[in-house]
Amino acid sequence: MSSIEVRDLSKWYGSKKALSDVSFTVQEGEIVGIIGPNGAGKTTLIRVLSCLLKPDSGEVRIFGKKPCEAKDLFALLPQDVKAHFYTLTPRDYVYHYLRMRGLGREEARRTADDAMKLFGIDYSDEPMSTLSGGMVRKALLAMVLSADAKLYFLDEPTVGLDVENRLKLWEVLREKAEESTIVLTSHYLNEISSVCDRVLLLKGGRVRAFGRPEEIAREYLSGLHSKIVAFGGVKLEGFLVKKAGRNAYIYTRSKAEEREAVEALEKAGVPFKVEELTIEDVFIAGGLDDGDR
Ligand SMILES: Nc1ncnc2c1ncn2[C@@H]1O[C@H](COP(=O)(O)OP(=O)(O)OP(=O)(O)O)[C@@H](O)[C@H]1O
Repeated sequence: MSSIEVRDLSKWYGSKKALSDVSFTVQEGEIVGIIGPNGAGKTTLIRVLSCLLKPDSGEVRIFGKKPCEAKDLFALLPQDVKAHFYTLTPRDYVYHYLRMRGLGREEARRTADDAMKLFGIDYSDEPMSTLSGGMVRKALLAMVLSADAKLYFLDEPTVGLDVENRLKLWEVLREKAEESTIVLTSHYLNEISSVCDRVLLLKGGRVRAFGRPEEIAREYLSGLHSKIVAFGGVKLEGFLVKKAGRNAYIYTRSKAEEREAVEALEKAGVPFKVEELTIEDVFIAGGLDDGDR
């Protein structure tokens, strides 16, 4: 059975259409990343899938049920989740969350201990009020992922996490996916691509692509050959150049153009590196700007 089935889903906020005829299916055991620019509809989609919002039209099924009838089967980390009970500790949070989900005292205690270990939370008995934003975020992630759910919705789980904790999370998610399905949103496109089996690309509330990240990159960037990262300022006429802070990305359309750019950079004495095109380049190089695709 598929974990999620969405058919022709549309959602309005007043006169603003946030989701437009969205259709897709997620299979059990998949990790699916929802990506897209700010305002694309990612959070709205997660909220509809997890019974926080009702669709205006279309069908949503979670393991064959309506989202609000499938609440026991999934666990949700909302984008704006906060630790409101400041005197409670990370261990308390996980414990009470699991109790609310129906676990007995002993099992909840044991599972909370395991979650503290799994996420390397060495501040498990300190009140939330004394923790940094990233430490709280990690504790809340540990809380949601400690649930014995068949499906996890994680809206921007990596916000506020340092690189070491992000990598740890990706590792935990890959393990979790052996017996559950995971749907998450993130703006770390290259990281999300390495952890997700498929990505759903939204823009303007519409599904622009759904597939393996490298396939999407290939489809959207078919007119491009490579990307050269120039570590320093450089003036190149006739190339597709995107500034990236102190660096610049030069997108070449052919091997010959790549050679030309490399020669120019060598001549100018600017260090550089030729890289493969990734899904991040779909956003940077403007592959999504073709309006009605
Ligand atoms: N409560 C709301 N009331 C009115 N409009 C809303 C509301 N929430 C979202 N929207 C609008 O719906 C659209 C989709 O918003 P959504 O939050 O789903 O995007 P997103 O892809 O999650 O964005 P981000 O990457 O910035 O988090 C946007 O145009 C937004 O302005």
